[in-house]
Amino acid sequence: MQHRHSSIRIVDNLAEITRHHDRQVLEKSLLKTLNELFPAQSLRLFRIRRHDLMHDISLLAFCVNDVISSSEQHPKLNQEMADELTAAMTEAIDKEDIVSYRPAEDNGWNVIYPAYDSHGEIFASLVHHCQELPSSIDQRLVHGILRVYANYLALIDKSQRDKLTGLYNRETLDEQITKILVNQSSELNKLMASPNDSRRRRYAIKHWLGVVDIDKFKTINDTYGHLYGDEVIILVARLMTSGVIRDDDLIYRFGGEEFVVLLKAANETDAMQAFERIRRVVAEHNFPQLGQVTVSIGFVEVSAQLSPTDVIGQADEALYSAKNAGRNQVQNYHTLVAEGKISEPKKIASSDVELF
Ligand SMILES: Nc1nc2c(ncn2[C@@H]2O[C@H](COP(=O)(O)OP(=O)(O)OP(=O)(O)O)[C@@H](O)[C@H]2O)c(=O)[nH]1
Repeated sequence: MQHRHSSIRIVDNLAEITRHHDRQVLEKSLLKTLNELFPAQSLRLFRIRRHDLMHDISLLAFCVNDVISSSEQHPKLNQEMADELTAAMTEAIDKEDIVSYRPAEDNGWNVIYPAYDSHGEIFASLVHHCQELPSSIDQRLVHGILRVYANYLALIDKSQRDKLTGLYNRETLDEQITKILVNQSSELNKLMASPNDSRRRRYAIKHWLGVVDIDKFKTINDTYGHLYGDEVIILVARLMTSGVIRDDDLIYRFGGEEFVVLLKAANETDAMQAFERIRRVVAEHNFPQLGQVTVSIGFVEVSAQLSPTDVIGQADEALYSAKNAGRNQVQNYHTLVAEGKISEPKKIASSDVELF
């Protein structure tokens, strides 16, 4: 009977994990489930990216004393603990197996579970800190739940990606912009309430949206055929993701030969430089048969006062201007407005809004 109860609890928890489609919610739900099944002093989920022979490790979410949080609020580990953890994590990744050790700071245990994606690539690692070493059956259970999480994440990822380029698809873009806008509104409120300077700096990072469009693409299609056109789209996508933007910046395939880039930058100059890098990496590439292919880019700051459609619309206006000015260039919507080249959007007075 006892056995059946715990099985039901596990199935219920798995159903709860797979109820969410949002990565961050999913991460927190995974920790909540594991914490409920195996009460721990702490659970930490790390993202792992392989760069050549090195592993880039960053915290995604953690759970301490039943409280689950995202990475920003995480207290920093001291250097000795961080080194110890990194060494053990590397061992688990290399062995492709669970690794446990006694951390120097107390007499408990750290158990490390590596997680692999559908291509067998390491993508995450769970660190379970507990007083007593879990039995091998419990370790297998945690590992099994982590695999369900990895498989489910792979499914979500597939549904969010464009088949031709592997970039995020248009459907996920609106969600992402809405998320940024919602976060911005709440951050703005916190900022207003806080006279603290370091806090102000933390919220100072801005988001920028750029629409990137391949120039004269119709000619490429007409001259070399649609299939070759597709190859060019794939190559441009690859160039844009090949280290010209930061890891946490996002690229979407927006339409045929159009892409959207969402990136973080402190100010207009930094954003302009990032979009310029994208423009340059494409213009400097030697495309088979064609030689040079160029892109035009229009960008705008993602501001809490706008809707996702307005943000994309403004970047699109700047793109239109870049095309008209001769292509192979980057234009900033706000600069164009300031220079009078684009008229500022009309503010709708509340008396103009008809309510049915
Ligand atoms: N190969 C390929 N072509 C596509 C795809 N989607 C759209 N297209 C083609 O892309 C071309 C886009 O051309 P236009 O938007 O007219 O503009 P352009 O020739 O790129 O010129 P500018 O944007 O003004 O520099 C059209 O001929 C579409 O048929 C796709 O997925 N694959």
